[in-house]
Amino acid sequence: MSKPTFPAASVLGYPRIGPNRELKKALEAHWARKTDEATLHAAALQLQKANLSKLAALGLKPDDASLPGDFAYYDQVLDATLALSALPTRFADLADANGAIDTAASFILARGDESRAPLEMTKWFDTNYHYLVPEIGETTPIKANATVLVENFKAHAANGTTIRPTLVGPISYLLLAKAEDGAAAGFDPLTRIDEVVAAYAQILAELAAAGAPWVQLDEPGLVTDRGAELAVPGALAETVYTKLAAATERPALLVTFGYGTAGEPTRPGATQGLLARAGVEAVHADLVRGALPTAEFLGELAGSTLVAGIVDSRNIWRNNLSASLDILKSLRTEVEKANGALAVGTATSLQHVPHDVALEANLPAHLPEWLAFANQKVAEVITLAKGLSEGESAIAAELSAAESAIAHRAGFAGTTVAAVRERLANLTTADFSRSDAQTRKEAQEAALALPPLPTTTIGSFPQTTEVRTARAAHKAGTLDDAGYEGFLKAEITRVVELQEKLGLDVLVHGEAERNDMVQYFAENFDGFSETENGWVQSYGSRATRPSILWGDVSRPAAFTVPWISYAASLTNKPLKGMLTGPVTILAWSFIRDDQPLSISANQVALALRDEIADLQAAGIGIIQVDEPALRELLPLRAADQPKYLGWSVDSFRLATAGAVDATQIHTHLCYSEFGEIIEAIDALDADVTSIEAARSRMEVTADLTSYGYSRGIGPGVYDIHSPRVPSTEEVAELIDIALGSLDPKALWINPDCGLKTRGYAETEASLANLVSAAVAARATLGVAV
Ligand code: MET
Ligand SMILES: [Zn+2]
Repeated sequence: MSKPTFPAASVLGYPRIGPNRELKKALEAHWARKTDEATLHAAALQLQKANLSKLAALGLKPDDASLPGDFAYYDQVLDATLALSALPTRFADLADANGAIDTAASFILARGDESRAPLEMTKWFDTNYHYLVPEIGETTPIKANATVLVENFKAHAANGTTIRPTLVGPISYLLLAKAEDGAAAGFDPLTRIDEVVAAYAQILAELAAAGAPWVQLDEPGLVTDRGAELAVPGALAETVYTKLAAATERPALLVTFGYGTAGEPTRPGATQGLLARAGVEAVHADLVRGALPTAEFLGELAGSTLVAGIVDSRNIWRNNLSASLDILKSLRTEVEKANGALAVGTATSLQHVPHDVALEANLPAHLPEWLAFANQKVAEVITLAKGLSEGESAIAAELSAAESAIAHRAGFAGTTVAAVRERLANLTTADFSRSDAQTRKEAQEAALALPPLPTTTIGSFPQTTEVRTARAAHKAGTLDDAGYEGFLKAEITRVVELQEKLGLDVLVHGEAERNDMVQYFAENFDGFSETENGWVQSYGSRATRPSILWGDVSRPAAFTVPWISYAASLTNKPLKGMLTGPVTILAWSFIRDDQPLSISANQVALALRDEIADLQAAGIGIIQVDEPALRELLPLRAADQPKYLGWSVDSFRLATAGAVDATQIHTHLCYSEFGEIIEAIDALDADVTSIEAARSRMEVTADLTSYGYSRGIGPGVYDIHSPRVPSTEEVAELIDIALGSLDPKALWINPDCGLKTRGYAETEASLANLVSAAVAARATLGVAV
């Protein structure tokens, strides 16, 4: 029997947040108890219908499973947890008599309640999307619950739309899980695979019974090193999909592999061939981040469809259609030799890009035609599929429009700026190094005269409604420059006075002028632009608006100096200037696809180096360069990591190495497990590193010390993610733990991260306790320091 052919054009998924952040608004109104659950469900259904009709209007067929059914209220991994009824023990009481979890209960898993912490949230592969980590132990229930998926399929079918239900695949689900607290040491969630596969088989059967012709299972876990071990012949991927394919009552299966090359990197296409032979009807390959499947493996397609993920879904650039078409045509030749078919798709779900360029009225004139957001990308997929089936002449207009936009972009004045290029070309190794740490330390001690265990904060102070209102009014033009400056100065004065009152040793200006630690820099650098509606879901109801890096970067004028030096003028204590580092600026922006990221990083570094020189000239003796995203961009494969760490560390050093010995350079890291990048943290060569540590109870301090890190370190002594005020005793305890592995002369006392999401009441109380714990610890150390 021949296999059904997958639709010629499709996308792996679509943004869920809504063009006007409808999902955010519906969720937050419901959580604030302003709407009931029926209203929330109705809003979600309406948003899905609007998205699906948009996709159909763009040209995806509504009746052949071309349309992705990937809606999630909060997160696609949470939805898989719900479909498996896989409730960790601490949430067990939320299950109904069948073990199932309803919407209200699912929000408790996502957000916690008075008595329990939510599921942990962590980065989805190397993206800025965060998923809720499944917690699987030996006895966590695993029981199919297809109701939500089936009801959703039926609701759209009743509307004449055949969606393709989409679920995280069984192997990736368990790879993304962590062992539930209380599981035996070393317990591996993957040991539960047989039960998970049985549940998936049942879900597939129920979807088939409801009439779903295709279901999509996402297996991005197989693009990692661990996944590669599972994707060799005879290993888990083959067993699992042989089992799933063997079921008689099931829809046809599309298995996708976004975010890289599935399986062994040197054998691109091998995993797809393996699954096709196991009986899977359609297999996907990411042709943007992943390698092109080779003819050898395409020959093993066994009559399946290869869905070519040729349209980039992680970035916002217009596709080079003629180059893509050439690739697709050669792939098709190989695929057809194996009796397979070729379909066109995206590299991953489009959830990582904003909805529509047409919603941007205020981009600089040159930019819109270079860009493709989700809707433009859908059109590109459809165009490529049409070109493939009907020939180039059928898409002649689209090919020439893409070609002229790409030529315009390449030749545009700001794309390549001679002065920036020249500055980069003339760099020497000396530009990346400061003098030795000991010399710097002596110069800084003389200049700063700090007490032992100096106390400080990470930079931002609470962003109150007044701050946000004033910034918005200034942007809208209803508050003039003078009025805004007066407002900010008053805010800075308040923050400095508060820090004096609390007795902190190194003060900050509070960052009230910054809407966002990256966007503020993008706004002040040439080469970046900002969108108005370019929202991308970060987690749950939260969305960010990444800036677009499109040209060579430079800094026209000093921009942080006026605020920071104003703050410094108000105090006799040292005032620490705050900047965002090159890697973080790039990680949280849409980046250029026409040059290596390392080059952009050095351009941003030079712009920051100019700002640091100006801060220093204005008398600022301590400058912090934040790199919270250093770990985030770490490549998924170990083999690719050293190169990344090399250029990312270099860019930090280039930004900071212009500082004189007496200027103390700090960095700040958060959001991650640092174990894998300790060596890189040391290589940043910052004089002081503040690092998130409270939740792991100072684990990183011991790791850094045993690595040989010997400069200043400020492990966070309290978690700023909740309004809870830590007691002096708690802070003292963490200081004690840190002192257990550290030279007391190296230890700084600070919170885990910035305070901008906190309120003033808890901030004041927490910082007061931080200071008293530090003062007490200092007394205990006595003259020993
Ligand atoms: C996510 S890291 C934040 C660092 C920044 N300086 C702040 O205090 O907000
Ligand atoms: Zn932070």
